[in-house]
Amino acid sequence: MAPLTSLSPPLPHPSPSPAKPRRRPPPPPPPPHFTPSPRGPIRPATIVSAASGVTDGYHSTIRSLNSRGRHVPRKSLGQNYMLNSKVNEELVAAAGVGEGDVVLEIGPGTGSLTDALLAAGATVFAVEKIIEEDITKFNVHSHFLPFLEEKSHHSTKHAKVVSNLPFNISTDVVKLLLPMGDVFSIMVLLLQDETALRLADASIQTPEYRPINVFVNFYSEPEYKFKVERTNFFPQPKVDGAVISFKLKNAGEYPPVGSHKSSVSCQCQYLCQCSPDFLQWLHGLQASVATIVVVMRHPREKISLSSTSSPIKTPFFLHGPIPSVSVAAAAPIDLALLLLLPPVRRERGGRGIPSHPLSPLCAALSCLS
Ligand SMILES: C[S@@+](CC[C@H](N)C(=O)[O-])C[C@H]1O[C@@H](n2cnc3c(N)ncnc32)[C@H](O)[C@@H]1O
Repeated sequence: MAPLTSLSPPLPHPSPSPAKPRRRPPPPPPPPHFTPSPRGPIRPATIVSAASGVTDGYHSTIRSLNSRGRHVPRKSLGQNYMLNSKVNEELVAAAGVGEGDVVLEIGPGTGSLTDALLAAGATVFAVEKIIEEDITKFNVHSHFLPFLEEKSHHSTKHAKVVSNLPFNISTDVVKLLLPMGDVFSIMVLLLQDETALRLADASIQTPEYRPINVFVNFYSEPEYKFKVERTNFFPQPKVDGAVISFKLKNAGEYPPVGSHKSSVSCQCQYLCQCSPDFLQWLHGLQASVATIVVVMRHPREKISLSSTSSPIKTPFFLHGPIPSVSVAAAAPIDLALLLLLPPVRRERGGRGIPSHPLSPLCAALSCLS
């Protein structure tokens, strides 16, 4: 792993010599400004105006890439480099990075964002795939914590995560780092706009609400910040980007979530409604379900449930708020809702589980199947 304390980010290795010489993509035109997203119910908290440092970031990134001979950005690694230094500065500002902060940067690439972090006074710990470091296999506690403890000047000893992330690993990174409120206080990511909008959506009333939203809202407070147009990247991706921040909750801020093979207790704040045909729907589902833990709702008391291989007979449910549900789980636990399912036959074009008006619960079932 690569702790960086000076302006010397890791550089991409030249690609291995291909059979036919690859042509380097022509340098792109300087990027225009990036703008807030016009989409969805989420409004950007910050609107970034005209970029004074556009040409600086543009020229230094192109120079850096050109200096690497035949380096051709690799699509499989999401190597869409940032050309606009103003975007980097806004990423740093969104995370509130300042003197003495310790930052985990994922994918420093040419180092343009690293420069901005260092300029803000941070100590940066970078993880870059092209020098054999893969964030999805990264062990934060054994590799990063000792570094944080050594470098942190704050008594709280919380680090920050800032990254212009390869779009294809964004969900993996979110799943890996969000439950680490004991290590990180905030995570600010530049992601695909579509993904950022989806992750920041906190409303279970929308059809877009997915299991990942349950996860994100359980462990953090997400906020869509601003849109970054695709023209700010080189090579230019087919989609726009956006910056999203996740304020991580400390473990004390959410109900205890047991790790593997344990009992857990969790707030059912995301299961807020139930329709009369839900039970019927669930019975229909059992034909293809070997093991299922059902989270039930009850107005007054905690309900203990366990996994069962027999069809569910327990009638359930309810109206009104549920204080909590505890579940005894016999299998690894991924999520607060703890619904365990074997693979369910996927319908063509479907999500594996028939849709139902109780969409958050359906989503959770789908997530854990
Ligand atoms: C979108 S580029 C960002 C580069 C640079 N930070 C910038 O803003 O221009 C993503 C970077 O992440 C690196 N990367 C891709 N997959 C990775 C992984 N699994 N772990 C760590 N880094 C990865 C790529 O090599 C690339 O340098």
